[in-house]
Amino acid sequence: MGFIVTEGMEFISGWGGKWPAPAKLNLMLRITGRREDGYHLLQTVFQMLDLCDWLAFRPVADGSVSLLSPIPGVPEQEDLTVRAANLLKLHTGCEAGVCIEIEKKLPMGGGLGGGSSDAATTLVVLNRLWGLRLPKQELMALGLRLGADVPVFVFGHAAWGEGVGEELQPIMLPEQWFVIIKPDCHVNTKEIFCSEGLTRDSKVIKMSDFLAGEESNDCTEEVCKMYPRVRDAMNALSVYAGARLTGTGACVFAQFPSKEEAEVVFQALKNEWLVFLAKGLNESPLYKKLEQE
Ligand SMILES: C[C@@](CO)(OP(=O)(O)O)[C@H](O)COP(=O)(O)OP(=O)(O)OC[C@H]1O[C@@H](n2ccc(N)nc2=O)[C@H](O)[C@@H]1O
Ligand SMILES: Nc1ncnc2c1ncn2[C@@H]1O[C@H](COP(=O)(O)OP(=O)(O)O)[C@@H](O)[C@H]1O
Repeated sequence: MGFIVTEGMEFISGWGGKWPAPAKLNLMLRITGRREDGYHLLQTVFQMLDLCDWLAFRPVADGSVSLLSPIPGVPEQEDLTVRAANLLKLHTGCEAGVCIEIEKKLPMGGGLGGGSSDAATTLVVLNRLWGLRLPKQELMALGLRLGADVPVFVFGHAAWGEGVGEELQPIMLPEQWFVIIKPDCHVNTKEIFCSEGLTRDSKVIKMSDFLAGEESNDCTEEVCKMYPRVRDAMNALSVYAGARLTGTGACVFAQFPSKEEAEVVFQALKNEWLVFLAKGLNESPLYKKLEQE
């Protein structure tokens, strides 16, 4: 069941070839309060991974936005890539159209931010393809309307995040290797944020506290209580290294200084769990590719 990151396969010949939509991990997640609209105030650290969905964009003449093959279980018009493209059209009055192909590699509902990253890649690439020239800050604000995790992928760099995750400062982190287990359950983000027992009053800390080792995730206890398979995955990974939850789960991860050390753990777990081996990145591969265009 293991999954080693490989390059995406060639598929449709869209504009610029295929574009990466990287996963993220929350290396820490503190809930420090709640806004009047119910959204939670967070302190978090995002790092991208070299594990990506791949998207292709083919211009179409009739002004429509469509998917070549919708993701099973996600209606076409609700897909975050379609919503991102339509939002960009509405915001700018752009009359161009696009057909989008998604090569889905990231597990859904795992806290790796795949849907949000797909949306961000769509905003960034269509901004270029359609010649819209919106500044990054404006794209991030548009992205926030699609989900709290979208801005960091538009930002495109490892980040210290506050607010609901949209107040971002770049951070340089060691680019370590991660073993990530995706337990066979789908954690509902909203359900976790609504749960009574959730810690919502963590002390506000500084970036230096995180760098000194403060790496907790305030959702861990509630998620493990509500989803026993997440607890099982934490226990399985804890045999080898410190296991942490990303976002509201369901994925749990452990970090290793070298690929070799991570590989040993990956091999030990891969028969029993859906497990990924990935490298942490400070710079999003999306912007690396954009620079090459
Ligand atoms: C917790 C985080 C941390 O990175 O990640 P995930 O575990 O989802 O990846 C994110 O903030 C999730 O972002 P995202 O997955 O985009 O969530 P959204 O669609 O914006 O929100 C889903 C629901 O969660 C609640 N929500 C979300 C974010 C937040 N800061 N406070 C909240 O209370 C709201 O009830 C909202 O309706
Ligand atoms: N392009 C997309 N990829 C993944 N999920 C999508 C997409 N568009 C809409 N969704 C919806 O968003 C939900 C959350 O997806 P995802 O970002 O993968 O999880 P998470 O936020 O936990 O990392 C999915 O269960 C799905 O219903």
